[in-house]
Amino acid sequence: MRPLQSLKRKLTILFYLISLMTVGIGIIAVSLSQSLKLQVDAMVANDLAEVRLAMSQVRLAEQLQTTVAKLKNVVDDTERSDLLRELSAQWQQLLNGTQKLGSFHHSDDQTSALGEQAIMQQQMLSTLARLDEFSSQALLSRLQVANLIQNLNDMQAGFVREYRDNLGNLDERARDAMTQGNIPALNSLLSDHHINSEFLHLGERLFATLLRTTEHLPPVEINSLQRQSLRLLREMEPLVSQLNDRESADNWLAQLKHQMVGSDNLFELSRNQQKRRAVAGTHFDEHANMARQSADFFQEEFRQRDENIRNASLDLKRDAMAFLVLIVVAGIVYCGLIWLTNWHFIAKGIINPVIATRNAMNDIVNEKLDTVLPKADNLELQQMVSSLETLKSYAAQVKAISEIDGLTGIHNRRYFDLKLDAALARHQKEHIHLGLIMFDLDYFKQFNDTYGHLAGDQCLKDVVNRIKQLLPNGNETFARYGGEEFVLLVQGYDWRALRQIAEDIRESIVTLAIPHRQTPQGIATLSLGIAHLPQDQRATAQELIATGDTALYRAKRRGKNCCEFMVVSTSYEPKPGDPLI
Ligand SMILES: Nc1nc2c(ncn2[C@@H]2O[C@H](COP(=O)(O)OP(=O)(O)OP(=O)(O)O)[C@@H](O)[C@H]2O)c(=O)[nH]1
Repeated sequence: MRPLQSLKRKLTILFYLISLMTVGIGIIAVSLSQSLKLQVDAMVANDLAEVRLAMSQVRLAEQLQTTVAKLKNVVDDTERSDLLRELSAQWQQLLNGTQKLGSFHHSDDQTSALGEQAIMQQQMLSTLARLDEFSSQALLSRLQVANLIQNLNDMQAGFVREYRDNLGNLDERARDAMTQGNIPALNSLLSDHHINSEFLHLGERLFATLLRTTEHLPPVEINSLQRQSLRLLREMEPLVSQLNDRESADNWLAQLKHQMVGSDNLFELSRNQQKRRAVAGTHFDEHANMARQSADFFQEEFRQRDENIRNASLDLKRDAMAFLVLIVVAGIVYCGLIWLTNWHFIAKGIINPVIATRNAMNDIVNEKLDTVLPKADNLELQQMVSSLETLKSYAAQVKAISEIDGLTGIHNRRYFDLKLDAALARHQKEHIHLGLIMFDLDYFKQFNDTYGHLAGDQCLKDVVNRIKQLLPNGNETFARYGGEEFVLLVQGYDWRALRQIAEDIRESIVTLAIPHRQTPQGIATLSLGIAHLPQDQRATAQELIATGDTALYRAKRRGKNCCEFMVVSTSYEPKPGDPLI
């Protein structure tokens, strides 16, 4: 059997258990909320900062593309220098942003991709000096060509004006010759007009061919234009000798030839411009491509980080839900423990056993000594129950002592009175016969006087022992009523059986033959009074005892050593066969 444990110890353990549980739940709740807070902080501090940075990198890369595009078409050297500085600052800013983005915690793949971006941006920064040089040369060539073209435009305007004026003069003079009818002069003027017109036409075609170099044609076409120009120039040369103003025409052709075949002729410059433009353009394209690639890269970075934030917020939601579930489960376990404390330890372990113990104590106080004492599963209450057991045993002993006659060992009058009340109650309820036989020894004073009190005591004991042997079934109450007077209470016997019992008792004492010199018979005898309470009759205890007493008195008066029968209550109507009162 398991040894009993102290309730105090159990409650102390439970208290510590609940306290531990409370502290445990508290620690879990605090650490979970702290972890949630850290996740939120990390999201705000890292992820959101990364998203913002990736977004600003995208914008920066787009601005770089715009700057490169502007640089490609710049026509002013100051503006070119400003744009180059701006380009350098933008690449540097993009590089700084890339390095900062790399400082955040990433996967190996992301870190290596950001490293490649940084290397590429550093390369772009290192090529800026060459870009400066090439763009400067391209711009210089462009300006040179532009100057030549400007001169050419001015020349073209002067040429056209001069020869149109010439043609106008010739027209006027031809009209005068025609008016005067000077046919030879008219013919000469018409011939001059034709030559001038031809010269003007070829000159205009030549200027137009030269000016086509502004169209940024490839070198092959520039060569072709150069050949066409030279052809037109050669076609114009023979006409010079036929023109009136040969000096001016030679001058125009010399100027034009200088543009076409000199050291810095228009075609050479155009070809140079194209080459430098192409070289610078390659570098610009490289920067533009890299800027576009950076924009795409950081756009992807932005998308990934945005997705990370969305995943992190989903994780947060899941964690928050898990936190809630944990708190609810902990709350249920906590309530369960509190319920267990109340029910198992307080209600079942303390209150119920205390109530059962109190009921048992009440039973003992009310002399119900057959009450079953409660069982307790803790040390303190078990000790209480054990003490109560001892008390119950003492109470039983006291009760026995208080109900037993010390001399004869049979019940005393106190006990008899209790039993008489119970028997009357049963009689009323179940309508059974109730009989009371009162008897005492005849001439007992003389017996004491003759044989002494000790012999008198022994005589009483012998008489009691003899009568006990006669009792029909043990359900009777046999008591010493007082002095040498006894009483026997029997239930369920009619008047005949009652009389028979009384007669048997009387005879048994005669048979016992206790010597008594002072009686007529020479032996101790009994006188008996029988009181019968029929089934349908009602009476009090006093009436029943008084009737028994009267019957005994009558037996004494009749001469002793006899039985007298009486029915309780004077209003009783005897039935045929009933004994005479
Ligand atoms: N030895 C002894 N005598 C007792 C005891 N109790 C009562 N007596 C005696 O019993 C006697 C009763 O005397 P009485 O009442 O005159 O009765 P009696 O002498 O028997 O007379 P009758 O009943 O009329 O025959 C008294 O002398 C008591 O002292 C007892 O416990 N022991």
